[in-house]
Amino acid sequence: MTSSVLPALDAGPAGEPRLVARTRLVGADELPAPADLLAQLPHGRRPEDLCAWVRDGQGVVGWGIAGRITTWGRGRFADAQAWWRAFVDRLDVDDEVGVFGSGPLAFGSFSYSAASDAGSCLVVPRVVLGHRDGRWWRTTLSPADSADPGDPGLWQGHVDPPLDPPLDHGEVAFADGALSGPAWREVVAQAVERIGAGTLEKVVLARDLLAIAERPIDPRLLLTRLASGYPRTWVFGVDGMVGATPEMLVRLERGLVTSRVLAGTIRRSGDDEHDLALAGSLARSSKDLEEHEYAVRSVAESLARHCTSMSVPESPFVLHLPNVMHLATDVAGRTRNGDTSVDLAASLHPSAAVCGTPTSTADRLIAELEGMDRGRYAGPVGWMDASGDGEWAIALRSGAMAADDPRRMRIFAGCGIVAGSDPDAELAESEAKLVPMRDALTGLLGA
Ligand SMILES: C=C(O[C@@H]1C=C(C(=O)O)C=C[C@H]1O)C(=O)O
Repeated sequence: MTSSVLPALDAGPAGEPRLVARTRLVGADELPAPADLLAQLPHGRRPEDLCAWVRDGQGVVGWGIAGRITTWGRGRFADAQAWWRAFVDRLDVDDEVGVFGSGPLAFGSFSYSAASDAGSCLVVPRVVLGHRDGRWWRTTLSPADSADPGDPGLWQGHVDPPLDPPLDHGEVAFADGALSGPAWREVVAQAVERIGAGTLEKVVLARDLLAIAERPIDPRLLLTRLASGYPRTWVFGVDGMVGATPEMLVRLERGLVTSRVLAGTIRRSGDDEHDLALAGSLARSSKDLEEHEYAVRSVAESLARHCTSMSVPESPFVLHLPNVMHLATDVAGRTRNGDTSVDLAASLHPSAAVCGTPTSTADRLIAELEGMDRGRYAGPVGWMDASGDGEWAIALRSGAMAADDPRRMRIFAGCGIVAGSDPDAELAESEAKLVPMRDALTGLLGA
């Protein structure tokens, strides 16, 4: 089942008015380069009007809606992609920059489960501002018969410092989501039993918390805080789904595909020397290495079907984040055919990093034990260009803004459970994984 919301630029079926996507370098002449990508997101927009994808200060941000589709069910990836292809067919692309991320873009966020009530969506912003390797560019979408829209209402891209800093939402209270911490711990214990009984090898169980703020939450504030506290993660905002994920499901650029697989986690102590010792014990932990191996295998097997050559490192490295450390493996390959980044994401999802092994058994156990709809948490989130190249991460360390109440948000965290898992340790790990969103909401992560 699919439905498309009538887009602001009157993008109807094929044959409707054509649009021009103009990409120009910023930083010359009348448009001096801004200092901070996220600070350019305009004030006063609804969360669904803002798109962001930033890592280490680089990436793309967008606002305004030139087109948008919501999809559901098993066909959610294919339907979204078919819609984007038809949209691109109506575009005259005038891209003077020609880098990864220039030209017209669609940002997207897909539900974890085909059975989810939460729609998956693609959003095509009217304005995109990009920054990579010292270059800044701007892409605007406008009706073909109009002049280049230097429209000040749409473009505030050279204001530094920004005129409209993000709004503060005041105090935040947290409440249990589907399960309380202790109830979730029991569910983990049940999963360990099932694994012990030989039903499956690994399952990833997640939990949620409800955050309630005094005033409406401005996604720009969360994005800015996450980017300052977690610069090595991909900080994203798509249609009210906001987070800072360390896990790249798939990146496709001119046939080169890469994926960063994470699984196996240890909390940081706050003491650098002790953390180094912890990193060493993580790299030697047979429980974590086993959990990691399942995740790498699931990604490598899926990618192998799409690639002519692949490189899968034999052992993982330890990725250090401010709150936790993970076992990490970067897989790379060359694609065989015309697969787009969304085709690859659809094929890789759900990897054993967020589901388990075997996939179908783990998926059923998740539905039975978690007691919640994950929505778009743990689903692919990212962007793609007109050719289908793009980046899709897994929406972890994230939260979903409530569509009907801008003061509310559901935040999520999950843990891979294997035979050797200890429910108390998993509960503590889930708390550590909630830290980025909690701190972004409470302001502990200063902007
Ligand atoms: C499911 C999450 O994280 C995943 C689970 C991990 C683990 O169990 O060690 C590590 C990284 C992610 O693949 C999450 O952060 O919510």
